[in-house]
Amino acid sequence: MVFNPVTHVLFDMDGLILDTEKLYTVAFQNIVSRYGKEFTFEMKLKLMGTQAHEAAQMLITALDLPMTVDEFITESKEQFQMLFPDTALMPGAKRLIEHFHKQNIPIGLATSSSEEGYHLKVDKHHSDLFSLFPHKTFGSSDPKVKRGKPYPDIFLVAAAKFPDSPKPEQCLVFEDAINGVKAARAAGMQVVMVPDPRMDRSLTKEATLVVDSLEDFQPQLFGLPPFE
Ligand SMILES: O=c1[nH]cc([C@@H]2O[C@H](COP(=O)(O)O)[C@@H](O)[C@H]2O)c(=O)[nH]1
Ligand SMILES: [Mg+2]
Repeated sequence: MVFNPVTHVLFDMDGLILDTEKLYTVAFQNIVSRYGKEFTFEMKLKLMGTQAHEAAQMLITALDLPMTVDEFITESKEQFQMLFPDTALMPGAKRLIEHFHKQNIPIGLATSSSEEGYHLKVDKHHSDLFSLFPHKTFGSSDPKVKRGKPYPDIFLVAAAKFPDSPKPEQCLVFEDAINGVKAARAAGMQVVMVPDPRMDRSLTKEATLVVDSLEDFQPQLFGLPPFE
């Protein structure tokens, strides 16, 4: 397959760089268990990549939870404080980010997490790696990001932060979520998807390229410098 060469790269965070998706599953299941409900994988796929208040509303509606959005968010923050600080990296993420940094490829972070959530996940173990991102966009707390993924807003806001204002077609996005892939495509960007292995492959079709792990990604496919 032939892909178009790019010059700039945007990274999602949860489930792509950090192994936080399984922690979201634990946190949300802990909350809904009290009402005898189940946070299924099918439901999770719809929530992944959305902004925190959107995810809360979707879950409350889908499971008919007797809670307000604010109550759900307050409870989820309590869960996150317990679960997020010791999160691990996904395979290949550190190697790829450090490679782009070393090769002077402009990189940015485009996460639907809030800035507060970002610090919970990163500050204890991963601040050195994330310091390699000169700019970061936090979809759940940045007023410039009007709509969550699957809308393109976050990737357009993140791309506009590069000093040389690249066109969307110059940007390559890395994503794990269906909503994130749709958002990147809607922004006019190519997107490499690293899906949860449980995901049905029919749900990955909109991605430009699907890889099992970031360890398998070959930068030269998109005109970027190869690993030595
Ligand atoms: O099980 C879940 N996964 C993910 C999310 C949402 O998706 C975001 C992570 O998306 P991304 O990987 O695009 O940053 C989280 O901040 C959260 O808002 C969620 O609610 N529930
Ligand atoms: Mg993600």
